[in-house]
Amino acid sequence: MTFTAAVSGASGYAGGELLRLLANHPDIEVGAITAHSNAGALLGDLQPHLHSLADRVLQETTPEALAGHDVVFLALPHGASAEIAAQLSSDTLVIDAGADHRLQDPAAWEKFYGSAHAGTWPYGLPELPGHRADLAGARRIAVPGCYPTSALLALTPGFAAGLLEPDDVVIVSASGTSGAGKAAKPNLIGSEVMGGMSPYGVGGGHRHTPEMEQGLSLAAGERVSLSFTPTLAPMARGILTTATAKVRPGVGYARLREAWESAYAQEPFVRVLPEGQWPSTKSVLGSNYVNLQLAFDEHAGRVIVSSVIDNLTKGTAGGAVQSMNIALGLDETAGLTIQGIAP
Ligand SMILES: NC(=O)C1=CN([C@@H]2O[C@H](COP(=O)(O)OP(=O)(O)OC[C@H]3O[C@@H](n4cnc5c(N)ncnc54)[C@H](OP(=O)(O)O)[C@@H]3O)[C@@H](O)[C@H]2O)C=CC1
Ligand SMILES: CC(=O)N[C@@H](CCC(=O)OP(=O)(O)O)C(=O)O
Repeated sequence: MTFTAAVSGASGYAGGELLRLLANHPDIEVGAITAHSNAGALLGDLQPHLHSLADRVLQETTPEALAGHDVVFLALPHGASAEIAAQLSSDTLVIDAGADHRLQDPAAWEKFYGSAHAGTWPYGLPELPGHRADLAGARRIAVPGCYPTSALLALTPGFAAGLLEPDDVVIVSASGTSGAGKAAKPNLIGSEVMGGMSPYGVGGGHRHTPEMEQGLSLAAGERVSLSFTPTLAPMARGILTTATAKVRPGVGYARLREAWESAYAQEPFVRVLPEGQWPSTKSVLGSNYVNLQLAFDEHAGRVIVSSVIDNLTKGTAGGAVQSMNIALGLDETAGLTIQGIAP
């Protein structure tokens, strides 16, 4: 059986990556593709890498244009997707790449996004404990933010196994510029980004902090608080996250390693690298894979985990397609086994 899928935000980075994956998906036929200021344009003029869809015309993003498909992907700015989603049939599988339906706590939503909370949907990170069951048969899915994908996959095994202290967690990430979207911004022009790196959202100000705390608290069964600092790196795509947490008394390297290896032993897209190898963003670019490595800093009593993802693939579109596969009862890896493109 073939399912039809509409993609909104198809002129943007997340929408373009969704189309790249869906065009190669054995069970999906790409239906309507929509945009906003670029409505009426040819996809080939905006996303020249999408050869098989180059002749398609972008429609205006309306509920009518998106209706009549089995699956609708929303790859829109925060706040835009909730309004559209509310007008789509409850029988349609709606997958939101934006943040509108990720947070459970309305107060956290209002604090970090400044608008009314639109409600919470099943969270599209199947590797987290219990999440795969929530996604099976779901008709609404919230795709995680790209930084939370990398951070939650880095630390969840330790919290789920009760090995880590909940109040001393530090996460630092470096992201490629595509994480900021395709719209022109002065801080993203080449001369600003190339040749240097700079943090932003420092001091708890980044909106992904509550999303990470939510996921780790669910895994730990108690409130986890953390400090998160993102950094803009001079590359187009990819995220390197380094996450550290204090380990509980008596926990050593062997126990930590066993927790991470057993958590991911059956996961098709998460690889705990052999000891001694540290992950590089290059090795996952264009793929849905997550590579990670851990160490125990005995001096500081901390576990250190480095994870890498492609922000547009596992961090957005790949995670969305993986969640779609589960919701529709397809092979979870369908359309996603493409390898990375390094170097
Ligand atoms: N980039 C990334 O790595 C990640 C992105 N996401 C999320 O995915 C979503 C899309 O991000 P991204 O692709 O990077 O952003 P882009 O800026 O690259 O694309 C935004 C898309 O939304 C459309 N759009 C803009 N304003 C409106 C509006 N008012 N109503 C309807 N459509 C509109 C644009 O159309 P047009 O060009 O025609 O104006 C474009 O197609 C965001 O919610 C983002 O947070 C999530 C994880 C990672
Ligand atoms: C480099 C960069 O700017 N990254 C984006 C995060 C992208 C992402 O995952 O975001 P959403 O929560 O918006 O879906 C940022 O820090 O705002």
